[in-house]
Amino acid sequence: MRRSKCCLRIGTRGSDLALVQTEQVLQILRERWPHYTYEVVKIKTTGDKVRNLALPRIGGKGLFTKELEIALLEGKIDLAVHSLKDLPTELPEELCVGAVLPREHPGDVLVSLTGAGLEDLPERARIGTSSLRRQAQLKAVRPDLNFVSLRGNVPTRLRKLERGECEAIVLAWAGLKRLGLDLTRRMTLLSYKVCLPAVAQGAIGVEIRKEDRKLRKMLEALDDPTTRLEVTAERAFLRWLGGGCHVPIAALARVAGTEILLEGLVADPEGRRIIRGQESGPTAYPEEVGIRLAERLLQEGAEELLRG
Ligand SMILES: NCc1[nH]cc(CCC(=O)O)c1CC(=O)O
Repeated sequence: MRRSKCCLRIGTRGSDLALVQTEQVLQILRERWPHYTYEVVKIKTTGDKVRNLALPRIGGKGLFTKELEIALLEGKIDLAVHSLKDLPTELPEELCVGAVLPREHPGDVLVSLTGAGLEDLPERARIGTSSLRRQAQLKAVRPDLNFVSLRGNVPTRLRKLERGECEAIVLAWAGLKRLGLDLTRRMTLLSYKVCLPAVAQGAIGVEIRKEDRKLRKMLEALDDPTTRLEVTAERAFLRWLGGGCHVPIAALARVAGTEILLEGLVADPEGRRIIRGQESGPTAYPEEVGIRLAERLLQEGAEELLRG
């Protein structure tokens, strides 16, 4: 199916957060290329359809992105907007990340009805999250905590908290911010020492076909260089570890001048072992920094955690 000359079809999931993120991309495109028309195409992904199972049970990568990539490959859409943390580090050969938008604060927040921080939560409090990364790191600090699987989009998870299904939930700050949910009195930002973010958390990625040269050129204007460097190092780290969704992996890169600093960890889901380290290197070689840290952590015990 060929697109008409000046219409761009933008694929997105149908969740509130995905639509807000897509609107963010659209706003920039409309400002830069007002003579184009834009069509938003909502696409249901496996992760949207299978909502009653914890993600590791569904397994596989690209639960929230595969159908969007198929639509790109079939020419049904021209761009796919993703939360970059949901996009697998290995893309189909014909596709690429054409732009990453300026990153929101990548941290995780603890949301509770009382605003209690992690240290204030009652003994054996129930924490709602399906993320093994969040579970492992919080258990390392509070081994008494209980974790209840919490699927669904951000508003759904907040409703489960309000219904008393748990004492607190953990969400990405970026999702709350983009949805305009001001939970100031009910949330505490978790320090990176306590909870290192998911790879590329807080970043929005726009995926396109590599052959679409004109669109690749257009998207250069949307691409944020600092975010691009950070997520490139973080995604190289994750790719080199070969981690699936069954092993908690976290990483965060920061650019300081001409240096990129990367911190990363691999943990066991119970938080009893956390292999953690840092690497730095020139911003000219962000992938190498990610690979170097992955290699080091593998040798320091992460290999055992990953291969089970
Ligand atoms: N599939 C979950 C998902 N994917 C992206 C975000 C938050 C937005 C981001 O990280 O950019 C979330 C929700 C969460 O982790 O709280």
